[in-house]
Amino acid sequence: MSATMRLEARHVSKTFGSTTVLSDAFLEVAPGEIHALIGQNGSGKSTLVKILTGYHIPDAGATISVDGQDLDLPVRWSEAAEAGVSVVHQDLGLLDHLSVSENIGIGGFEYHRVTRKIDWQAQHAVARRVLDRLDVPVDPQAPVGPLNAMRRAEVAIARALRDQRPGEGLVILDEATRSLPREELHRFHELLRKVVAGGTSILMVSHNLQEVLQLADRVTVLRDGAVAAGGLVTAGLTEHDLARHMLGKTVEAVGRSAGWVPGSGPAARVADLRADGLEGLSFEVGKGEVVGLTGLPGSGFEAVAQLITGGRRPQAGRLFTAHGEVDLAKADVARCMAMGVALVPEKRILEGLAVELSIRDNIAIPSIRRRGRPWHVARRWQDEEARSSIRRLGIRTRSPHMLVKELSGGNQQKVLFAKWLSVQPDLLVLHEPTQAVDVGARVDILRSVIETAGQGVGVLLVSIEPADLAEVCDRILVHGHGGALREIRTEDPDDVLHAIYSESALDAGGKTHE
Ligand SMILES: Nc1ncnc2c1ncn2[C@@H]1O[C@H](COP(=O)(O)OP(=O)(O)OP(=O)(O)O)[C@@H](O)[C@H]1O
Repeated sequence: MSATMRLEARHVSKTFGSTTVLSDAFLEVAPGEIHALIGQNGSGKSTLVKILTGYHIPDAGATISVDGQDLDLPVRWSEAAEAGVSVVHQDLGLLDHLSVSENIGIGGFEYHRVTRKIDWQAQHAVARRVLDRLDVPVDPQAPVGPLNAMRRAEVAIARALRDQRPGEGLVILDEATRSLPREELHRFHELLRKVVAGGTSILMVSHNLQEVLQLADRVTVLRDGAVAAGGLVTAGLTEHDLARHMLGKTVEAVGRSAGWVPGSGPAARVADLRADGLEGLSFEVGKGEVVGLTGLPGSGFEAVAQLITGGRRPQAGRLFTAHGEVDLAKADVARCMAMGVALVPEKRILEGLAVELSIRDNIAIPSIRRRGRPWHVARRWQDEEARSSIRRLGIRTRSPHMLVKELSGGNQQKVLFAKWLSVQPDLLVLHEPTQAVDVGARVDILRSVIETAGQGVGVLLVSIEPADLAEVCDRILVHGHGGALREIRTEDPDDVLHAIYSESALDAGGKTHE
């Protein structure tokens, strides 16, 4: 390892108002290494990255250098970029209506020397050069909109490398692999290995400990805003080791539900649901039962969460609960809520939370609607509900009055979950509830799923996480290519993976019981 670090950050602290969220943190990334930055939700990862990229101003005393050259603080993005730092965000930041070449050019277009207009020929050449360097077989003039997840990720990486000379620079990946289907991950990992093989460095922020161990050379762990382990070599470490550093304790198992009692009756029944990729799905969720719904990513089952809760209209489908029957092809969210059906959607900010409001107000919103006019809802009830949710789900916050936008991403996910738990619906539909949450929060959320079911609520868990499904579901419905549902009962994640990918699941002509 070279003595001069690609990135060296020391004594980095950050205080918001009276709260210190980062305390004397440090980070060293060597040339040509993949370095992971991990930590619980709210541990300070994003804050540290935002200081490195100039979004946040650090408290006095910090130093940040790239290749031995100190950057002026606060960091100016242009100076960091000049030094070779680039970022790929979780959503990849691509504009669908523009071409590959235009997307690669954003933030650094080539201008014609005389006309001062964008020099498209030069622009395509720049795009072509960086795509070739990465062996990405995509036409620079192709529109980005129709590209699949893997190609999009490749274009985002190409943009990050656009201005870097081979062998130099640092690419920060902020949960950038989250949008990639599992079967594509290894190809993306190969691409990243190719990037670092030439000497460029990668700093990856990730919650996926398995991925961190597979990919990263070293890892820095943040806990409560301080470095719990700095630059640990990953070779020989296990996921448990990483989790222990993150939480300061070992992770407990989720534990199984007290058991759904067969014969307690259905909480909800869906009949003949038809939409793209779904050719007449019918299934039932019992009272107190946790049912998983999974399948090959992109096979259409993911839409079920929205289709049965009024978020999207199917071509056909009927929903039955104790409150009656509804034609899903004509229903909206309000109608489905009146049927006692609630959804915790996948994309928390856009679809589920009022980020300008406090934690307490967000948790109270659905109950306000249900119980009538806002002034009929006692403030005291809201406070108690919010405090109990904060305790139960381990939401890391100073108070229930903190605005949701000030919470870390994973803690926002927990607020969204708390909001719908407080309603006590007949059927609670959860779409990828543990996405972007840390290992401790995952256990908190899955335990709450079990507790909720224990109160008689039917839970439908729509997910591609085999471990989550195996850990909490009484039954798992696997959606095959033929559109049929195959039912399995297992506590082993490998069985779930096998069922998703096995030929029998793909060819299943009808419902099979194992
Ligand atoms: N603008 C802000 N005002 C007040 N507090 C903030 C602000 N931004 C972040 N925080 C607090 O800083 C702490 C660290 O947040 P940060 O987003 O860095 O965590 P994280 O490790 O990236 O979490 P996650 O994995 O959930 O994204 C959190 O407790 C958060 O509430």
